[in-house]
Amino acid sequence: MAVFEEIVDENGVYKFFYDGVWRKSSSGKSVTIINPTTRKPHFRVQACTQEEVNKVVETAKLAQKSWAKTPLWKRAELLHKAAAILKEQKAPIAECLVKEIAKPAKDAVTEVVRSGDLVSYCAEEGVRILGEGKLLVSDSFPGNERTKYCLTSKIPLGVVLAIPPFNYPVNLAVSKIAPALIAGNSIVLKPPTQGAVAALHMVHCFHLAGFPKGLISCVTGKGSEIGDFLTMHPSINCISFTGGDTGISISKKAGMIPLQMELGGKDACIILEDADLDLAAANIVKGGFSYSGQRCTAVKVALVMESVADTLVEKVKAKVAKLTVGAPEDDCDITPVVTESSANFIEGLVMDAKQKAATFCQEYKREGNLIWPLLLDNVLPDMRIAWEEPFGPVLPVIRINSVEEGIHHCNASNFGLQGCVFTRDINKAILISDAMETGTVQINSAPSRGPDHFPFQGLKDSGIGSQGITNSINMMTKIKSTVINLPTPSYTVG
Ligand SMILES: NC(=O)c1ccc[n+]([C@@H]2O[C@H](COP(=O)([O-])OP(=O)(O)OC[C@H]3O[C@@H](n4cnc5c(N)ncnc54)[C@H](O)[C@@H]3O)[C@@H](O)[C@H]2O)c1
Repeated sequence: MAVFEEIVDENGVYKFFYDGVWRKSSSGKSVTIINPTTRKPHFRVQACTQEEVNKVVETAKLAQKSWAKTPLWKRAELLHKAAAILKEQKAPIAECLVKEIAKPAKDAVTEVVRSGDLVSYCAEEGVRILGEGKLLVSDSFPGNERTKYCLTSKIPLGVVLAIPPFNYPVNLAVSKIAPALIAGNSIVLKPPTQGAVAALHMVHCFHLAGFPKGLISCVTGKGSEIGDFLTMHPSINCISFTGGDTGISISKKAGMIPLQMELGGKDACIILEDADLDLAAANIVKGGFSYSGQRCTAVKVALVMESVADTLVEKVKAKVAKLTVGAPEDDCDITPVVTESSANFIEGLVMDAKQKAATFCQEYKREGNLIWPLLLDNVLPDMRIAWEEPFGPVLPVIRINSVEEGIHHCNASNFGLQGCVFTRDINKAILISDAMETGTVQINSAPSRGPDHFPFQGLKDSGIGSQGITNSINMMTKIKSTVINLPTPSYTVG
């Protein structure tokens, strides 16, 4: 497409972006992106060098200084422009998502539109919350007269490094980029390999909106070559990361800078005896199998009261049988998982459950990266699938005999992202919500991130900090105080 002509070189390798220009890496090397459906090379991106990362970060540092002095309304105006272009270009970007990460065609379009909406909302929220500060007076603290007026405002951090995961490479990139920019920071984006080309298209939309040179950069390459170099770079002032355990090692290595970490989950769904079982079954299937289970907030274990387990399992089975399985281009419900190694990992969990005698509600079936949806009943705590995140279309059911047993399983996990409970008794639901050690509990609905302005956070190994538009903007700022000192208390006149 003509709009995106300049982002690709004459050999069909996608360029990286900094200082307002699309460039080829001096490495002369590229990283290949395999289409999960065909398992054949589909795209190539630049393998950037450490010297290039240095240049990118230093340019971002310079650009941030003048961006911080750009009026807030102008920053918002540019974000609104970028959001509009992103939505206009939803078709080519969605097409990349289909080819790179096998996202079903309709969901791919939804991701881009949702991203545009997020950017606009962020611009609006930014002008409100960054335009306000606080006034404190000294005489509220013992021993003080009213001689000091403290004005607090929010100032940017500097250069924000954004690292999104493969499953939402556009949405989870803009959820970092937009708050960073509205708050006056510059951005260095390191997209995931699978999803990099969609992310590069998205960055071009920001470029077309007219942001100043150097403010937004995007480097691509092997995590092993530039990952640590980027996350430990002394000129990076904040890291916003979404992904798996990599985030734990980044947190240990990063310097004294604010971190926003959105990591893995093992979201539990507790189903009580009085639950609306049709509602629960519909949510378990949607929550467990949308995008083939490759969602941080997928239902990853169902904890069902024994007395309703047979009925619920039958209802879930009936719905699983209706899921379509095939290519993302055909908008199937279940599409190939992102890589062959992912598929192998999922298969390992399935084989372990088989060996330990879980009940297979469907036959296990796999062709290449495509794994048919699988419900495993009578899963026991000694099975890996009871604890590990498959990130695939496999859902374990653990039968429980008390609410306490369900809460205990949920809280014994290293993860604490979200959880959900199905019951008609709101009092019980609140008690369970309080007892579950997770960042969010959904009552009578599957876990999910969003709407994007809701706070979203994980406890334990599921993350550091809280995101959601308002929280992300606040997280990407620092408080600055200016104190006006008066020679006499201000209430002595008159
Ligand atoms: N909590 C959330 O909001 C949330 C949302 C989506 C996905 N996730 C989690 O993400 C995981 C799946 O995504 P993934 O497979 O892309 O995760 P991942 O941890 O493998 O990769 C995430 C990102 O880190 C990059 N990376 C890899 N090594 C790096 C290094 N040494 N330094 C810097 N960056 C490096 C990758 O290229 C990618 O961009 C799952 O565990 C899922 O639960 C969490």
